[in-house]
Amino acid sequence: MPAKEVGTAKVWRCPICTYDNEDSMSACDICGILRNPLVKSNIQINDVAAPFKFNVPSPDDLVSSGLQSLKMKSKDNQRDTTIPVELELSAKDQESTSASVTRQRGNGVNEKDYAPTSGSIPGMPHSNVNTEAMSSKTGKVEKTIERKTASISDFTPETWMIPETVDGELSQLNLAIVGHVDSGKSTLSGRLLHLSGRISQKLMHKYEKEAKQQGKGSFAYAWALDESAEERERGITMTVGVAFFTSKKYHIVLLDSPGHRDFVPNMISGATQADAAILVVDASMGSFEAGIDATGGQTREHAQLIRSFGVDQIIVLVNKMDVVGYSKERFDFVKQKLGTFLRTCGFKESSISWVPASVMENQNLVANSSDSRLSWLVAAFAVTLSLFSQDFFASSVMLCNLPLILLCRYRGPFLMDAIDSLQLPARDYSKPLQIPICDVKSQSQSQVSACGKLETGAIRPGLKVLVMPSKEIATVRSLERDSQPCSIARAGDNVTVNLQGIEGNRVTAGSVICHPDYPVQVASQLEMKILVLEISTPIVIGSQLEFHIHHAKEAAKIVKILSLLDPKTGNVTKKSPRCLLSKQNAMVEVALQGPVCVEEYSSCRALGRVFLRASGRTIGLGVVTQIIKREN
Ligand SMILES: Nc1nc2c(ncn2[C@@H]2O[C@H](COP(=O)(O)OP(=O)(O)OP(=O)(O)O)[C@@H](O)[C@H]2O)c(=O)[nH]1
Repeated sequence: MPAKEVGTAKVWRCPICTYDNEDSMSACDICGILRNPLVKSNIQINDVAAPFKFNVPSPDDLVSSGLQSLKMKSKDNQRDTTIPVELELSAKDQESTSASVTRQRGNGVNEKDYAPTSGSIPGMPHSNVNTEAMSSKTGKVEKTIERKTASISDFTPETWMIPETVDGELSQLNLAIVGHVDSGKSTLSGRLLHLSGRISQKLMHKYEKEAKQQGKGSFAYAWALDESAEERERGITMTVGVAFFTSKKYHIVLLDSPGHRDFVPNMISGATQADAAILVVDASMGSFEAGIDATGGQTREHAQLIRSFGVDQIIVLVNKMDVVGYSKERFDFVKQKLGTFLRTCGFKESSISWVPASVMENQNLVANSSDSRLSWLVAAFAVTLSLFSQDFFASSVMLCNLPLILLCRYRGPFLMDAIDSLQLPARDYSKPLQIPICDVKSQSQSQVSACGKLETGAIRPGLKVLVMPSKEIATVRSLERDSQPCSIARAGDNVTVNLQGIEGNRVTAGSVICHPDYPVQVASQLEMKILVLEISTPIVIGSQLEFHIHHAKEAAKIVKILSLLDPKTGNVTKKSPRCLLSKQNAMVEVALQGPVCVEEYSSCRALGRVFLRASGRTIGLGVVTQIIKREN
C-alpha cells in the first residue's frame, strides 16, 4: 500500500475501512488489517493496533478485532459499494447494521462538480437536501437538513483546507493538564503563563494580593485559571480553564482540568480535546498514594480516561518535590509505581516523560533546576561532607569529585523541553468539517460564539455550516484563535467560531458544527463495545448511567447485554449474560434519554468514544459500534 501526502503527513489509506494511517503503521490503526498482507510478517493481526489496554484488550482493541472480521467480509463491497455490506452478514447483523450501511455510498459529489443553483449554499457544495418549511406552531421558516448519504471517502477538500508548511510558523498543540485534586495543576498553568509572559508582573501582584487577603496566598498562580468566586473560595478548579502560550515549537492551548472527583465530567469535556497531556502528581507522602488508590484516586482515573481519549504521549510532572526534600528515592518510587500502572493503561514506555519539579519553587519548569537538591548525588555528598565540616580533607574530596558530582546531576528534561519533544498527532484536514462544541461563550439575537477543537476539516469566515442536532444552517462571521482574529482554522485548532443567522438556544455544548452535506449522525440508541472498570455493583439490564461523548452528556439505560467477549480475541464467550462485572469486556446496547451527536468509532474516533459513569465514578469505557436508533 503506497503512502500519499495528506497535508504535511505521509499516510496510507486502509483499503478496508478507508482510515488514513500514518506511514509508520504496518497495520491499520482502526481495523487492524495489515498494510502489505503478502509481505511475510511475524505480527499477528491481534497484536497490532492496540492503543489501549488494561492488561487485556481495550474497547479499541476489541473494536479492531470485531471490525476486522466484519470488514474482511465486506472487502469486496468496498470496491463496489453498491453492494450493501449487510448481504454478507448474518440475519441478526443485518438487522442491527442497517442504520450504518445506508451511509456506504450516496450522491457524494466533489465541491467543484456542483453548479450553484437557487437554494444552494454559497461557499459549500450545493445541497439537495436542504429544505425550508413553515412551522405550523411558530409560523417561522425552519431550516432543516436531512442526512445526505454521501460517503466521507468521496469528499475532496479544497486547496485552502490543506495547510502549506511555512517555515517558522508554529503549530497548535492541545495540552491537557490532568491529575488528582490539589496536585498543583492550576498553579502550574498560572506559573507557565507567568513565565512565558502571558501574565504581566502587575497582574501577578494583583493575584498575590487578593489571594493573601482571602487567606489563600498559596493559590495566587492558580487564580489566573480559577476565575470564578466559588473556585477561588473553595481553592479547587470546577470548570476547564483554557489558556494559551507559546513554546519554542508550539502554540500551546492549555486545558487545565478539575481534579476533584465531583467534576470529572468537566474534565472529560476539556481533556477530550487533548493531543497530549501533562499528568501532575503530588510527590508528598500520602498524597501520591491517595491519587493512585484503586478506589477513587483521580491520578488513576484521569490516566485511564486520557489514554482512552486516544492520547498516547504523556508527561508525568512529579510535583511538590520541595515537600520531600527533592528526594531521588521518592521520585524513583513514584516513577516505578505509576509507570507500572501507566503501562497497563496502554502508554508505551517511550511515550512517557518523567519530570521531577516544584511548581511552587519554580524548579525544572522552563530551565534545568538550579536547586542543588535536585542534583541528587550532590545532596548525598553534602550529607557526607557535613559530617566532616571544616575538615580540609573533606573539602579536597569534594573538589576532586566535582566533575563526578556534576556528571551525576539530574539530567532529564525540564518541563518545557519535554513539551517541545511532544509530536503533533496526524490531523484529518481532508475530511469534511466537524467541530464538537465545548462551550458557548456568548449569545445574542441571531449571533452565537461557540468554542471547540476542529476534529476534522477546515473552516473560514463566510462559510455556511450546519449545526447539529438542531439542524440549523448558520454563516461563519469570524474566527478567533487565542482571542485574535484568524482567517482559517484547520483540524487540530482550538477556536472560537462566531456564527450569525442562528438563535443562541440552537447551539449548546455537545452540538457539532459540520459540513452541510456531511451532517454528523444524531442518535438515541447505540450498540457499544465496552470495558468495565472497577465496579462494586454489577451492571445489569436497566442500570442507569451517565453517558459521556465528546462534550455531550445524557442520561442512559442499559437495554441489552448482548454478549461477553474474550479479552484476547474479541470473540463472543457468552451470549446474553445477566450482568457485567469489573474488567469484563462486553457488547451492550444503551438507550439515551435524549439524542446526541455521534459517529461510529470506525468513521470518527473523537465522536465515537464513550465514557460511562455512575455514582460519581467512571465505570466503563467504550466505543460506538452501531447506531441503532437514528434521530436525523
Ligand atoms: N509545596 C508545594 N505546594 C504546591 C506546589 N504546587 C502547588 N502547590 C500547592 O498545592 C495547592 C493546590 O494547588 P492547585 O494548583 O490549586 O491544585 P490543582 O491540582 O489545580 O487543584 P484542583 O484543580 O482543585 O484539582 C495550593 O495550595 C498550591 O499552592 C509545589 O510545587 N510545592
